[in-house]
Amino acid sequence: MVTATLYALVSIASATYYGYIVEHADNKNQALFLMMIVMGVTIVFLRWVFDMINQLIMVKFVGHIIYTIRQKMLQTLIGSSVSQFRKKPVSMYTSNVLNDVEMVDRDAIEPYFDFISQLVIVLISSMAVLYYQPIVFLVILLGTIGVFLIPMMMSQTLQKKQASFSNESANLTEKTSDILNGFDTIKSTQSVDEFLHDFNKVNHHFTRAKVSSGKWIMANYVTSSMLGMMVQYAAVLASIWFIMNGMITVGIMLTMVQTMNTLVFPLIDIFRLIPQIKSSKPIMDKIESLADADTVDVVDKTSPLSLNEQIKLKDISVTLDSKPILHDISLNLTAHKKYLLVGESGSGKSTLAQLLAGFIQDYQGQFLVDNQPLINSEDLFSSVSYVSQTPHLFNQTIKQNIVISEPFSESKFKRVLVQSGVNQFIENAQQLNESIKQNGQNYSGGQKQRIALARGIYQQKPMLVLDESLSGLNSKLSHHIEDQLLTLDSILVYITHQFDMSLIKHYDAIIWVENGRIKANQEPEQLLHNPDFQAFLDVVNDS
Ligand SMILES: Nc1ncnc2c1ncn2[C@@H]1O[C@H](COP(=O)(O)OP(=O)(O)OP(=O)(O)O)[C@@H](O)[C@H]1O
Repeated sequence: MVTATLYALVSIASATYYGYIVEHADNKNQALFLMMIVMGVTIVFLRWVFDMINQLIMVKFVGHIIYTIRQKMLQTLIGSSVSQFRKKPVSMYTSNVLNDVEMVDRDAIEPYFDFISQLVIVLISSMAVLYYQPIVFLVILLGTIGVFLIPMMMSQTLQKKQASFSNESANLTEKTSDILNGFDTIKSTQSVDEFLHDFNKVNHHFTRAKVSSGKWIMANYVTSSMLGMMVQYAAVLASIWFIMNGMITVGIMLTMVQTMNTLVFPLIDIFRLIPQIKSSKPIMDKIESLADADTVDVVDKTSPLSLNEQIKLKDISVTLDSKPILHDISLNLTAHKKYLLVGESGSGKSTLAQLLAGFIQDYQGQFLVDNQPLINSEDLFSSVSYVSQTPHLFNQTIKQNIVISEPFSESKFKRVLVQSGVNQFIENAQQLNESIKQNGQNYSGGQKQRIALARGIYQQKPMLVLDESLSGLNSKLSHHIEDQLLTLDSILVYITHQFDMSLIKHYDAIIWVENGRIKANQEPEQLLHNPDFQAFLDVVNDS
């Protein structure tokens, strides 16, 4: 505001200067002429300095605001509960953090700063015009109030257009990431045309929304310019009338016309900026709700659990998206013991694994940890390592992917590399410090699984839950790793479809799930004699 005020004052000085030189042009005074040159250069320089400072402050301020908004959004998103986060696709969040913030930057934050400095300039210039000729000021004021209403009427429509643009932009991000992630499938199924057609449809909707909102922004801008010009002409005509009636001099008129430039053009900007800023409201609200920890179900740093003895589930049922998945699950998992979790595809193993790992908040029944009721499912994160069926590798080094935020220990790290089988494909120590490409593109499926497994082991939590973590490995390698897993100190819950009959007896129990219920939970020796289980094994081994 200070620099905008200074800028306005220098602009008025510049206008006064014009009037002054016109008034004194025929004085033939050399000294006055030299002084005018010095004054002119000084005014131009000062105007440049204040304009520059004004713009620089704005750029820096806006940059800081955008940085903080994105920071807060990501903080809130990552901090949100699993169930809250899973309500929307990841690409939607990506679009919110990238596109919507960009849009708000362009259509609300920068314009807002612009608006403030233009308003300061308008106020100061108004005072100057008021000083020179109150009636001309009145003409400008009345004209301004009259024409102000028209752009304001556009703001409602602009809001709708901007909201639709934001939604289409999220759809476009989602579609693009979906198609690019499916690159291999699209190639191998030779379905480029179909997916391009799909993409074109979404792209078309996006472009239509963009053009439509752009049209309204332009209409708003052009109308504002026209209205501003009308006000200016009215004021100039009023000034001429005053000259014709001998009430002001030509010098004063020139000063006023110049001052009006610093009044009318900022006014045009204000006409344009108000509806533009208002139109961003729906997107700003969306961003605010994503960045505001109070409106999102944010999980504070969870309270660490002590899991020293056992996890006990009593009659637990889980329903996801209105579909009952697990029914009356009762289960004891005791410290250090090893469990094999088996069942047909779709029987509910992964859901049970996610429940045990703290990813499912909504369940009926009792969940006890060391005989204490579990209050917040996410408290389990401190005691359970979970390696999902489709683990994610970050765009970091293998070492960083394994250690994540745990303190680094060389001896532990080396041990984990052996236990997970990562050491078998690492050619030299340097490779561990090389960045892996996006989601491990430069590693095979089995290698990625082993890195994710190493991460799970390295976290060294009291319980390790593995969802088909060795499915991509040959039987010799998976035998070697499974053997290592059985020596770990933690509780192990291992989901698999591939049974290594030479190791199966080393498990303390096999938990057999069928249609979301526990069909059997017995020591391997016992269960292996069960004809139904033998039949199940035959089916699984044949498939
Ligand atoms: N978020 C969800 N919403 C609705 N249904 C779900 C959801 N997640 C899983 N399901 C359903 O729950 C059932 C069990 O799925 P789950 O992934 O637990 O099975 P699984 O035994 O691990 O299968 P697989 O061996 O094929 O991985 C399936 O019918 C699946 O469609």
